[in-house]
Amino acid sequence: MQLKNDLFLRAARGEKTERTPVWLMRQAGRILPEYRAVRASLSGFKELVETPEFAAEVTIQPVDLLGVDAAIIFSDILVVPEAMGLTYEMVESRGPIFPKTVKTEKDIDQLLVADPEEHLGYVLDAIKITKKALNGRVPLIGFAGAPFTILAYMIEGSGSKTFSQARKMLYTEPAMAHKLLQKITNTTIAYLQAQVTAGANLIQIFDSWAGILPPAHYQEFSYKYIKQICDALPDVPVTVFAKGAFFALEDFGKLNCSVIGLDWNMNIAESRKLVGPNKTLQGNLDPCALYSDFATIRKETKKMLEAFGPDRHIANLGHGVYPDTNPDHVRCYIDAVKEFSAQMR
Ligand SMILES: Cc1c2[nH]c(c1CCC(=O)O)Cc1[nH]c(c(CCC(=O)O)c1C)Cc1[nH]c(c(CCC(=O)O)c1C)Cc1[nH]c(c(C)c1CCC(=O)O)C2
Repeated sequence: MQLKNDLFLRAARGEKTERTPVWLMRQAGRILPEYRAVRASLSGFKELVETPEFAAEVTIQPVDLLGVDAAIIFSDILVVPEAMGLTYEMVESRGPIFPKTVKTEKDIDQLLVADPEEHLGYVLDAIKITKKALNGRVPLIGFAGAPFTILAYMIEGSGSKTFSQARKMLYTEPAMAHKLLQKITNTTIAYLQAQVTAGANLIQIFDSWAGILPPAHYQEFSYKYIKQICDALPDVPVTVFAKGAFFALEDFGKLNCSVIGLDWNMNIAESRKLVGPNKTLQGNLDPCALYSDFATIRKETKKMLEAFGPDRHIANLGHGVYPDTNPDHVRCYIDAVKEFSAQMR
């Protein structure tokens, strides 16, 4: 179907646009009262993720309520370890917990390379329902976690400041780590290809814990697998967002992908030099800037847009929007991107 608003896809491909497209990581979620209302009517986060009609509804809310230029399918990166055999629980105000973790080689052998239709059909159904309901208004982003970030949760069993158990494995059991990473990668490739078949217009890979690795480990245990994923998705634009991996930007410039996400620590001009001219950059306002008053949000937004320039940029935050952000401040950011970026042309 012909998209009515294809700014985001055109910018991803490096084409000129009338203004800079904008969306927010974690836009489908806790900042909107309308999301919390749907969530409160259900038993919890997992029921929402696993019920395609509800997942589609909250995916579309930010398009209607915030005016973003793309929707991102409501799901979680943790559905992949679950499909492979490690179920997760989402504990209110604590985050995810895995009752069973990976400790031995036998644990890895017992994990499945999941079949997307059989084990993740609810996400594919949510994508199909969302596409129909969006009716071409904006493109739909599919996503998965990068293999290293998924490994980190599988080993650690929860979030962590240091992920020291996961990092320890890279030193003490590197062959085991590679075996697990390859299994996660194989599952992720099949899953992302199925998302594209179901209707996702672009794929984003979230390497949320990239920044905890030393550069050499990043090359060996993360980049290598992200490269396999990019190479397996030749027909769709791919965004790689590796939080904290400033040391890998030059290598990201060589990936077979269209967009590189920047977090708010990354210097925009230096990142452009490292990545090179052939990728679109996405980001990177500090999510905390949205706690300030409207005048400050507008000023910071203008500064960010000027640093990126009008071409090959998709506006976003430097990480997911924080849950206690006032939606009116999010709208101020989105409107400011639209206004200033049109004037810059
Ligand atoms: C690391 C990570 C996870 N999940 C995700 C990442 C990568 C992005 C990032 O780095 O922020 C990705 C994710 N999680 C969610 C989305 C939905 C789409 C979107 O709006 O971007 C996406 C893209 C929904 C969610 N995933 C989660 C919520 C909040 C739970 C709720 O509504 O009760 C939502 C809306 C829960 C979740 N899920 C995860 C954690 C650590 C938590 C708890 C902390 C938190 O709330 O952020 C794992």
